[in-house]
Amino acid sequence: MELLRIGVIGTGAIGRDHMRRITNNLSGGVITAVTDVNTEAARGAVEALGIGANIYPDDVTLIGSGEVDAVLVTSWGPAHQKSVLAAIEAGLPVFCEKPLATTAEGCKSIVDAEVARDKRFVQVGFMRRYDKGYRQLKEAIDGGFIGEPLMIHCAHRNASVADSYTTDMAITDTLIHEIDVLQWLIGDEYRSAQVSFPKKSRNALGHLGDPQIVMLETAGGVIITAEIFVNCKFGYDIQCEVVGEEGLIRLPDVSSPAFRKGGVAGNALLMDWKDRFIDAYDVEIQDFIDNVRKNGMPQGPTAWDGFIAQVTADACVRSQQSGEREAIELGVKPELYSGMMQRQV
Ligand SMILES: NC(=O)c1ccc[n+]([C@@H]2O[C@H](COP(=O)([O-])OP(=O)(O)OC[C@H]3O[C@@H](n4cnc5c(N)ncnc54)[C@H](O)[C@@H]3O)[C@@H](O)[C@H]2O)c1
Ligand SMILES: O[C@H]1[C@H](O)[C@@H](O)[C@H](O)[C@@H](O)[C@H]1O
Repeated sequence: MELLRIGVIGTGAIGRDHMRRITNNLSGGVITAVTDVNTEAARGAVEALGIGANIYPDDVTLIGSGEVDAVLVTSWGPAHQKSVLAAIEAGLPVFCEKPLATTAEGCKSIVDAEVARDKRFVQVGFMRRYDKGYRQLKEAIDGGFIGEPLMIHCAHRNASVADSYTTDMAITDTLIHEIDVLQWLIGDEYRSAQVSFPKKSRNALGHLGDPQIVMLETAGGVIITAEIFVNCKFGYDIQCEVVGEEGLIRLPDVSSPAFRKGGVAGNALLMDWKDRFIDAYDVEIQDFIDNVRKNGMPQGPTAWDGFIAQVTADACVRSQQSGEREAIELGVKPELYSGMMQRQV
């Protein structure tokens, strides 16, 4: 196949980042079309890269232009569902950043659209499955290295967040990555969620509950505790430790040179999420391009995974308000997605 012609819907932070990697780092794809509700942002993104992509007034026109073989949806979360459904309707493979949609019903409508066509079109941007460290954990767990997993302790810390960040976003924007990657890691399904609020940090704005502790329980009885702390100040810090019957295994920290200076010995920490998973983003987008070119459809995290994440996030947000343990019910997994846990990354 010729180069995969890609249209980008949403040219903000991550949209531009993916455009840069497709143009400069990856192979097999070319950006031929872009759109953004802010036309200047779209123009700026194209000019900054010096590429010849055409700028379209909206997602539907871009999708119907005949200039694209696949679509990247990197707009704001609330706009994802409409663009993804339009791409499926047009028969185009689509990579969609998280969240797939901002409601479980929205995610389900995308699942239903794929099931109706009996074909996968969608890959959701859960890039941690492509991270080397998480893959090493999965390989060890699948190989029985720590025996049956019993507990997982993790932390997702951001140095700071924008003023617009709200308490529910700790779940829908931040924990969503753990929600996806942990069920993939241990091959289990969530059954319940409960959220608690420890003493509030003085560094969090008045409206924001920060930090938070989330407890997730799986069908197999594994208990997961996740600390979400988005004003931790000291850096961007992702921790994950899986405790099994025979041992435990921990996600490696990103390596950085050890230093000794001014009476201190240490290692510098990353401050920005963009740097922490930079290699994983490269691998996930390359995987999307390669599978679409080879098989006409993606193989990465599915629309059903996007649905699982949203249903689980909804239960966590309910628990933020009720303080209670909230049930997670997914219903029956459609045949289209069965057996994918083993095949996909
Ligand atoms: N996988 C990850 O680690 C990761 C990291 C960052 C962001 N994200 C996700 O990516 C998405 C974008 O995040 P961001 O940080 O780039 O946000 P951003 O605000 O920087 O960019 C969003 C862009 O989308 C545009 N937009 C909004 N509605 C649109 C529409 N209907 N059509 C076309 N363009 C539209 C905006 O004008 C803006 O330029 C979010 O859903 C976010 O959760 C994922
Ligand atoms: O959109 C970002 C991104 O998903 C990061 O990976 C996460 O750490 C941030 O909390 C979130 O705001």
